[in-house]
Formats: sequence, C-alpha cells, structure tokens
Amino acid sequence: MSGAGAPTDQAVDASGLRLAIVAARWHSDICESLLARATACALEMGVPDPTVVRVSGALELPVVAQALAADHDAVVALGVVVRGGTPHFEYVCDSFTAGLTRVSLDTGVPIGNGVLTTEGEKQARDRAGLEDSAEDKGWEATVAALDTAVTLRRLRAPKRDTGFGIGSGA
Ligand SMILES: Nc1c(NC[C@H](O)[C@H](O)[C@H](O)CO)[nH]c(=O)[nH]c1=O
Ligand SMILES: CC(=O)[C@@H](O)COP(=O)(O)O
Repeated sequence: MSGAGAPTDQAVDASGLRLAIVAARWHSDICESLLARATACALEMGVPDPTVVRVSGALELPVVAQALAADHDAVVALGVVVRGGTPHFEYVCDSFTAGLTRVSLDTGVPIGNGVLTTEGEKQARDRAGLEDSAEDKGWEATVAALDTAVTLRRLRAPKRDTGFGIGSGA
C-alpha cells in the first residue's frame, strides 16, 4: 500500500521561519494540487506567506532551490515526473533528486522533496492531495521541511551559559 509507515499528525510550530516553494509546470493540474496543499500546510504550521516561484520542469528545480536557500530557512520542491517511452525518466529523476540533496547539504537548508515520480498519471493523482487521493505529498514535503528547519534552529541556537561550566567558580 502506498504511504504505509509514513508519520501521521505531525504538527510543527514553524512561526517566524521563512519558507519558499518552487514548483514545476509539467502535468500542471496535478502540480497545482501539490502547491495548494503545500501552502495550506505552511499556513497550518504558522507560515502564512511562503515565497512561491515556478520553473519549467523537475530538472530546473535544484538551481532555483539553491537560490531560494540563500534567504529562506526551508524550501519545498514540487513537481510531477511521469515515465514516458524512453530512458529520459530515469535521468530526470536521478538528476533532480541528487541535485536537491546536494543543495540541501551544501546550503544547510532543508529541501522538502514533493516531486512525484510515477509510472502514470493515475499514480500521480493518487498522491497529489486531491479530493480522492490516497496520499498528500505536497503537505508531507512541507511538514518535513519545516520540521527539519525547526530542529536545525534549535541545534544552532547559542548554548545558554548555565554557570556551571569549568572555571565558573560555582
Ligand atoms: N518529462 C517530464 C519533464 N521533463 C522536462 C525536464 O524536467 C526539463 O524541464 C527539460 O529536460 C529541460 O531541461 N519534467 C517534469 O517535470 N516532468 C516530466 O514528466
Ligand atoms: C520523464 C520524461 O522526460 C518523459 O515524460 C518524456 O517522455 P519520453 O520518454 O516518451 O520522451
């Protein structure tokens, strides 16, 4: 069953965080649903005003995600890649996936991957958070990115001086 084992009911207080969403235009009706669900999730998690930009296809997602990471605390990448009749599907999927991971590690900014990679349109629609979809990958990618950003904010916060360190005279 698709989505089995995914975390459920994740709630994140991401208020104050800067979020950007970059969405591809291929299979546009499905992409629009991914984008609507990502923005709805952002609002629910305390981020009512994410930056939203569009690119042509999945291959263009990493370079724009990299630019957005320069001044945002989290980025969500959305798109739909459906297998066609040539090996191009494999190259597109390998390229954008490796690209988004590299951007995240290079910049230290979480990149939520909400790009559907499917054998056909039905599988994509079933994961796009539509009325009759079984899964909501736009929402999931946004929760994951914001949850990670909140964790990083906590890890990177200056450590409080408890006054019990060496030489504190305590
Ligand atoms: N076939 C799909 C593509 N292909 C286009 C590439 O992503 C890229 O825009 C092009 O090769 C020019 O660099 N993109 C998708 O997002 N979804 C597809 O199904
Ligand atoms: C993922 C793709 O690039 C694919 O949709 C393109 O279709 P084809 O492999 O038939 O050119």
